[in-house]
This record gives sequence, C-alpha cells and structure tokens, in this order.
Amino acid sequence: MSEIVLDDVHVRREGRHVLRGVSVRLTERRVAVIGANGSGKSTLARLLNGLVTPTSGRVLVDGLDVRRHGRAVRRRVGFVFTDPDAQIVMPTVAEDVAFSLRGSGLSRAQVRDRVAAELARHGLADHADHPAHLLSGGQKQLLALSSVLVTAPDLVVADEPTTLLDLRNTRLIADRLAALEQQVVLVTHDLDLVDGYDRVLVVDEGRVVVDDVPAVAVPAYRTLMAAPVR
Ligand SMILES: Nc1ncnc2c1ncn2[C@@H]1O[C@H](COP(=O)(O)OP(=O)(O)OP(=O)(O)O)[C@@H](O)[C@H]1O
Repeated sequence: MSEIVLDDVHVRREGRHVLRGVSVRLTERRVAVIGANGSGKSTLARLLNGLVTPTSGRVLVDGLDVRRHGRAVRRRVGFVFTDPDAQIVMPTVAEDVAFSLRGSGLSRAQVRDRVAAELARHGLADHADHPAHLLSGGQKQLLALSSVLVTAPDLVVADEPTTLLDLRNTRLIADRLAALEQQVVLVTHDLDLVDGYDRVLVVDEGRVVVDDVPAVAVPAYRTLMAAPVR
C-alpha cells in the first residue's frame, strides 16, 4: 500500500478557506471520504495527485511531495472522475485505453495486448472498436476505470464515481473498486458503498471531523447531517 500523508493542509480558493488544516496519514487499502456538499471532499481527493495544490502544508505520496514531484506522483495515482465523459478523450474504446499508455515506451503490440486484457477484465472486449460516446453510462465509467488501471497505478482515487449511475451500474462500479488489488480512496455520498472499507473520513467545513471505521463514522455523519444548519 502507498503511504499518503497530509500535513496541516490548508487550501484557499478565491478567498475561501476550502480545507482548514487537514492532517492524516492513510495507509489502509480502502479509505472512504464522506461529507456534506461543499465540505471539501473533492478538494481533498484532488490534492492526492496534484490536481489541487495546498495553499500551505504538504501532501506526500510514498514520501514524494506532490507539489515537487507531480509527474512521479501521477504515475502512481490514478484518478477516476464523477463524469466519465470528462475523462474519455479518444473516439473508440480501445483507442481511449491505449491513449493512457502514450509515452510508456511499450511497443505497439504490447500496448494492444495490455489494452485488450484490460477491456476483457471489465467486460468491454466486444466494444473495443465501438465509438466511446455510444457506451451506456455504466460502460463509460468502466472505460474510464480501464483507462486508469491500464497504467497500473498503486493508488486509485475515485471522486463520486457512481453519482451519475443507476443502481445496477452503481453496484457494478462499487464491486469493481472493491475487487481492485490497489489501494482505493473513494469520495462518495452513497453510504452503502463504504461498507467493508477500512477507514472513513468525515469532512465538514474543510476539516476532518471524524476518522474511524464505517460502523462509527457513518452514524456520526448521519448525526452531523441531522443537526440544524448553523
Ligand atoms: N476552484 C475553486 N474556486 C472557488 N471555490 C472553489 C473551487 N473549488 C472548490 N471551491 C469551493 O470549495 C468548497 C468545497 O468544494 P469541494 O468540491 O471540495 O466540495 P465537496 O465536498 O466535494 O462537495 P460536493 O459533495 O458538492 O461534490 C465549495 O464551497 C466550493 O465552492
């Protein structure tokens, strides 16, 4: 597993304090991040591969400072977005997965084999030459996941990857994430998804206010959400 360290991380965006002194060390295989809309979850997730840089404090992945070693960190950290359309860049399914391997130094044949294996793993082999935009929402998210996994990252960060999906596809993506060998950091509003996770961070107003196993963190989050809005 990777070691992810956030050391007194503050993020300000346009004068707003989005994260306010987050310090955590994450080494568990399955980590979930839950919390209200606008609490700072996506910002926290995006710090892990340098999509967002801290205003102050440090983010380290396996000892590498994300600010200084962005490229090396991005090779280790795959990121799955909420909307797969934002992530799918090439016309066909196979081309999209192959695009992730550009600059990898692999031969054409090696790329073809890796892409085929990845698509087969996710039940997309029959769609290899289909236009990516014709896939269903669930298939698109599987494609986005394939394009991330083909690079063999050590860590997969997924920011609400099921929000746009129906119940069946939500289950499908949740099961795929659960089955990954890799370490996963999952941001979600779907509390069913965090069952079986090793650790759940509850983010509220830019701070980690609960950090515990699901059986403790999820009820604490429900209680927090039931409290009157300040
Ligand atoms: N680039 C930005 N510029 C200005 N404000 C931003 C920016 N990015 C995020 N914010 C603000 O920071 C706060 C936290 O945003 P973030 O997307 O991290 O929340 P979230 O917990 O993921 O929310 P949601 O559950 O709605 O996706 C929000 O109030 C948001 O408006």
